[in-house]
Amino acid sequence: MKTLNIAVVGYGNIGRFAVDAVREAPDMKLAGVVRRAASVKKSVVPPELAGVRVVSDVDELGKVDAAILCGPTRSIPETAPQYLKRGIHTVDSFDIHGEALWKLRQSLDKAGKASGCAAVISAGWDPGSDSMVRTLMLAMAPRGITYTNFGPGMSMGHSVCAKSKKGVRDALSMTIPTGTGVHRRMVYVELEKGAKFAAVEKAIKTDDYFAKDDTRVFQVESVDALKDMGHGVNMVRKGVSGSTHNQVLEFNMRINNPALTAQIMVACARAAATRLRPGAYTMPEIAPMDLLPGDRETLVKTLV
Ligand SMILES: NC(=O)C1=CN([C@@H]2O[C@H](COP(=O)(O)OP(=O)(O)OC[C@H]3O[C@@H](n4cnc5c(N)ncnc54)[C@H](OP(=O)(O)O)[C@@H]3O)[C@@H](O)[C@H]2O)C=CC1
Ligand SMILES: N[C@@H](CCCC(=O)C(=O)O)C(=O)O
Repeated sequence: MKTLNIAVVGYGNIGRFAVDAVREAPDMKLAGVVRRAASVKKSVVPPELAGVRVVSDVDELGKVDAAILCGPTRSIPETAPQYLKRGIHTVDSFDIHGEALWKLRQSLDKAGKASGCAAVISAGWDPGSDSMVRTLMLAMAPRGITYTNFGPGMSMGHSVCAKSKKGVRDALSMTIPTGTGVHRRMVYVELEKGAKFAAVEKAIKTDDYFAKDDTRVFQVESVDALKDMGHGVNMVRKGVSGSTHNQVLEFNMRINNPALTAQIMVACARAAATRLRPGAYTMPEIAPMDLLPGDRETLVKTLV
């Protein structure tokens, strides 16, 4: 089995768990961690990164097969092409569904084909593995309705978005399921000195991440005191197979959000570096076995 050299880009919640998942993978080696220059400059290296190369430019790491991009979703359209043009396969967990996701796939498809690389986009659990489950459910019961009910739990994407607003020191966005795929967003913010709560509240509620949902924003003394990165999903489809009604399909999980997201990204890095032709892919476009290490014939004998 070839050993893949993997770079983890961005050392936040997902980045930390990506380092862990790469270290545990039988076919991967951690080439290093790429951080923003300001984060590299800070003299304190986290103890778990002792002996790991931490750089601000991926070129300093030598040969890298794939980069796991763990920065904020909104940084991905700008970051991913920089890796693809260097001949490095990419994986991101871009989580703005719909048109924005499709546009990212279009642009990275071009960039990947130009440099002979694969880019797996929106590889987390939603979008990501849930998208694969929704696809499978649709094949199993082509007519019907699927409800994706999240949580309750911490949405990393919504928390990152709230944290990016001017005057916010830290933020936690909890996703509360209210049934039939509808959610309430409970957002807890810790403010910088002098920041105006009303302005922060407006900036959050009008952002595309929140604008379509019932969003309630609360000022708190300490976000850390509230934080729990557990999350989960309940997906239900009730539909029709052939002309037979009442087929009920269900998928449930309760998870540590960044640990699962990172593990899925690592599996997609394997597919990008060993199986996929140049271009951009979302997870339902990838054969599930391409996510696994090991030889195809053995997997067919043992898994199918
Ligand atoms: N598809 C899915 O299912 C999921 C997707 N996600 C996505 O993962 C993204 C990352 O989440 P999470 O790890 O919690 O985020 P964090 O804020 O904890 O980490 C992001 C890291 O990216 C780096 N970074 C690069 N550019 C910026 C910037 N402009 N502002 C701030 N940080 C920057 C920083 O690392 P450094 O200082 O080392 O450079 C930072 O620590 C989310 O935006 C979310 O959309 C998350 C969970 C599930
Ligand atoms: N993209 C989410 C994971 C899926 C859950 C979700 O979309 C939500 O809680 O709103 C996240 O960033 O945590």
